[in-house]
Amino acid sequence: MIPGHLKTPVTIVTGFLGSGKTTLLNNLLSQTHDRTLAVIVNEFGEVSIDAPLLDTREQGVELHDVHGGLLAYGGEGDAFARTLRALQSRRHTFDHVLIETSGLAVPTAVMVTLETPEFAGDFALDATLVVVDTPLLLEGAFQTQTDEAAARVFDAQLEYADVAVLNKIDSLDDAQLLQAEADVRHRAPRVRFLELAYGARLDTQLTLGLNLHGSRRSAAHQAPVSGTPGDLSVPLHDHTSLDGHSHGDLDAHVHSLSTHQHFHEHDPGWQSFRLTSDEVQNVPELLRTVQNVARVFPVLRVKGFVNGTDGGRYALQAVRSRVETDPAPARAGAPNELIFIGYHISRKKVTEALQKALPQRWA
Ligand SMILES: Nc1nc2c(ncn2[C@@H]2O[C@H](COP(=O)(O)OP(=O)(O)OP(=O)(O)O)[C@@H](O)[C@H]2O)c(=O)[nH]1
Repeated sequence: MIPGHLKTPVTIVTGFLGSGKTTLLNNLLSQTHDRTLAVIVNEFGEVSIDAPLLDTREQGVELHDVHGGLLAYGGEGDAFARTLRALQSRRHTFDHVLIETSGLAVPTAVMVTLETPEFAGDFALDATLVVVDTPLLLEGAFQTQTDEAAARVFDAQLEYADVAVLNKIDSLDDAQLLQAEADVRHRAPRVRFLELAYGARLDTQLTLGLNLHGSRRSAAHQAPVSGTPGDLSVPLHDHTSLDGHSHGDLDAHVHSLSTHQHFHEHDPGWQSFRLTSDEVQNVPELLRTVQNVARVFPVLRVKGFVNGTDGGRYALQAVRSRVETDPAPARAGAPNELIFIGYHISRKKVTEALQKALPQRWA
């Protein structure tokens, strides 16, 4: 490294399928007019849905879509290293790199890549955030007894996070928030800060430039801030006593990082497939059908775009059986497409269920 050479900060945003990573990033991008950002998005599955969902019309945002697998060492991971290499050669053109990992990835692959001699002189991990679907956490959806595969991924993501972001908390009361905090603390004592995100909104001050892996702690986190629902985002407590999770701590992790390997990423039980239809859809009927599919089959996430009978195009999102649609930009000739993600899900059975419930053909 050249003396005085400033490293470009990198923030990793991780979190289980559907926890709100893309929504949180979109909200961040709308607030970051004072800096230019390079955003890298990685998805589990054959097709990228997150990239079109990210609003990159904001000035000063460039998007890089590393799709077709998970960020991992070697193999698929090369795509990430390639992207980072391309950014490295012109890193003076942006201020910060934001990486959204897939909902089934842990941040270790990215952390290790950043630590390699090729990148360590130019990029510095700023912080790793894990976005938590708080209602699902409180429902016990990440308990080993309830769903071992989901619990494994969830705990591995928490293990390497600096900041846990409790999301989807709009309708939760203080007792529930404290219960969620206690659960996260219990599972991940090394998490340094807990922040509350109302409607997937976090103040950039509490998100970017935290320098949790550098020599200096962020001023934003120096003083305790009491958490009052209604604030945009605040740490529930100041966790200075847990100061061990610094850059040095990553070093301490390294032996476990390399042995940890991304066991769940290679767990063939996690599967995804894409179904398409050429016909316009009765959107409410499709919503009900997707909801039933998610109740009957082990489908944890559905996302995609559909064309409604009213001529509109919609983004369809399901996290387990909670399904919603939002208007999406029109795209002439674009098909209806839905990505289904789950543990040991059967493409055949899901397709049959759609065929049975809907007059439109899905395949
Ligand atoms: N009620 C509520 N819904 C939210 C919140 N944040 C996200 N959502 C919804 O949750 C769904 C999933 O949000 P995304 O931001 O796409 O989640 P993600 O983590 O990027 O999903 P994957 O990349 O598939 O893992 C969408 O329907 C969002 O509108 C929130 O704070 N409150």
